[in-house]
Amino acid sequence: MVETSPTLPPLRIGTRRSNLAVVQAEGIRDSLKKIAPERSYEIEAIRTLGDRDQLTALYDFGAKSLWTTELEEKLVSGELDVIVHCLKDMPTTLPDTCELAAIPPRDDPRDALIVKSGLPYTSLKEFPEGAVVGTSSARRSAQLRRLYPYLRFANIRGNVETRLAKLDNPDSEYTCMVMSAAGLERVGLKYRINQYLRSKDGGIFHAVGQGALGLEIRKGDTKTQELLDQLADRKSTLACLAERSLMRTLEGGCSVPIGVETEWIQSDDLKITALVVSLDGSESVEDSLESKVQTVDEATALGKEMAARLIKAGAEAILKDININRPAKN
Ligand SMILES: NCc1[nH]cc(CCC(=O)O)c1CC(=O)O
Repeated sequence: MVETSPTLPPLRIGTRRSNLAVVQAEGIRDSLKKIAPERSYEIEAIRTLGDRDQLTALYDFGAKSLWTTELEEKLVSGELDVIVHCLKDMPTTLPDTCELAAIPPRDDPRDALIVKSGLPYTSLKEFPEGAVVGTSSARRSAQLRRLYPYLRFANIRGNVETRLAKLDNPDSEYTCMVMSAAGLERVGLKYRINQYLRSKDGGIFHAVGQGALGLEIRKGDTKTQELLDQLADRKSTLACLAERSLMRTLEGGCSVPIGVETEWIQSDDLKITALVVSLDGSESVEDSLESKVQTVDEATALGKEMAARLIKAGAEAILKDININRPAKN
């Protein structure tokens, strides 16, 4: 006999409206369909402040939660049940009414170099003096200035496809741009990557949480939490929580120059390496730390300890200087 159970309402999945964001939300929906095929799913894609304002340099937005506020309002009011975010766009402190429910398996966290089509270069070190790097990320430009002081930098905003079109436009000033490898891969543009950048090659530390998704729910929504638990990846979660704890302790917003790398050494030892760099690249502190991480508390403690070490090495002066020079925005 077929048991009749009350039909659950569709699970409403919210996301930003860019192609990348929608692809990510569809990926989560497809994974959920496999886990809970009896449920139905709806995706609602919303234009956020960060999507609407393409002119303000990212850096000038300050600490404002560019990509999350409108979505969180709908989550709290019950219009949405879960938001699929790029974890790196999620502030490290969420509103009291919301919580980070799960981090699925992380994709490639590295930054990637893309050269303007038709130019002969394939890596950063080949660029001539004055070559223009398109990026709106202070973390990226500061780190590149440190290593390649003869390069120039120009803002480039918009979604992945828009930025690529701006780069390739023969009339644009850009020689290359830097974007996240995961973002490019998800929208089928992996073939445009000319060089993967990491601390040991290209000299770039990625952003906190880069390459991972964050699934946000209403606080206390245990039903949705239980469903999303099945998508969570333990190692990705612990590594990302350590990175976010570092960022929270240093009180950096999403665009201050804090770079990080985390790596699992053996099965339960997490190594974290992090860097804070001044906007012009002239000053930087870098350190690394390794410890056993099996719980969320241990991951959080590792991030905090990493921050404490960077502060001891002079990070506070660099960050303070950046905050003083940041234009006031509300
Ligand atoms: N700040 C923009 C942003 N936020 C998340 C991604 C891509 C996905 C990710 O890196 O996690 C991107 C694009 C980029 O940085 O190139």
